[in-house]
Amino acid sequence: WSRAQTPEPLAWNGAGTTRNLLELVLGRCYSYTQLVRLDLRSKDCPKILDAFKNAFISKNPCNITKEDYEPLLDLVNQTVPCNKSLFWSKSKDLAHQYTRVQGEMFTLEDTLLGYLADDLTWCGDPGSAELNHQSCPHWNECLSNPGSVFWKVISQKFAESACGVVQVMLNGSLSEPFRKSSTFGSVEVFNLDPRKVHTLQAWVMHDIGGISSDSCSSASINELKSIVTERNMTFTCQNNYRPVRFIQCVKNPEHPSCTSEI
Ligand SMILES: Nc1nc2c(c(=O)[nH]1)N1CN2[C@@H]2O[C@H](COP(=O)(O)OP(=O)(O)OC[C@H]3O[C@@H]1[C@H](O)[C@@H]3O)[C@@H](O)[C@H]2O
Repeated sequence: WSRAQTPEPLAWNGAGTTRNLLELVLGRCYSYTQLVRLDLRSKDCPKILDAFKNAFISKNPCNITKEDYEPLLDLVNQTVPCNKSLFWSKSKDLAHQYTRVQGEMFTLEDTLLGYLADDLTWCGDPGSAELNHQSCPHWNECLSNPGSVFWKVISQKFAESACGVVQVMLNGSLSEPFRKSSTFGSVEVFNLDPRKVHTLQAWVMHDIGGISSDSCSSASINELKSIVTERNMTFTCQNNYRPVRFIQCVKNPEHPSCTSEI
């Protein structure tokens, strides 16, 4: 077969579009704007759903661009209060457990766009107005797939709009709590605006019962420190930030590190 004759791949390696995707996104939009963050209650959810759909429907799911999502971002355009942004890397569950209890801080999922899309999968097909429920490109097939581009675009916007003191939760139980290849390390830390953000506070959390080392002085964290200071922001680091430690200990109340040191 010549390339021109090779049929479009009928199947991708990744999971297909989440069932009832559009109903889920619309329902989450109403929940968020009417129950969770009343300051966004004027947002037009059917319009937001349309802008979300038009970003990828009938388009090649390996050729999605940032511009495809611009109409959606312009429609939502949410800002987070200063000193209230929480970034994370390899610590998604703990970060969300913390913001659910703490209430005032925002991870990306605590903003409307992150809330709409968390844990969902979506893609379309060129020449069809349908969602592809059979399969979608896995990120190792192509990086310009609808989900990867979405998270990269909104992660960048989330970082650009941060101000004051921002926090990042990192996983001290990994050999490299900070990796430049992560979304935090490649997109977010480089899109913080030093004219608005004066300090990045890192919380390096170790699993309860895991080896508790001084990750703040590790090479990996020092790499993050040099990036932050080179960008004219102050870097601080805490191992096992106490309020988050309390949350980890809820599940391990009898563990020695949950009875004495905290
Ligand atoms: N459901 C969410 N997914 C993602 C968020 C996010 O906030 N919610 N992301 C990225 N992201 C997707 O998660 C993995 C990497 O995670 P993982 O390897 O654990 O960590 P990353 O630093 O790559 O990404 C987390 C960082 O970027 C935003 C969020 O505001 C955090 O500060 C990869 O597929 C990203 O596209």
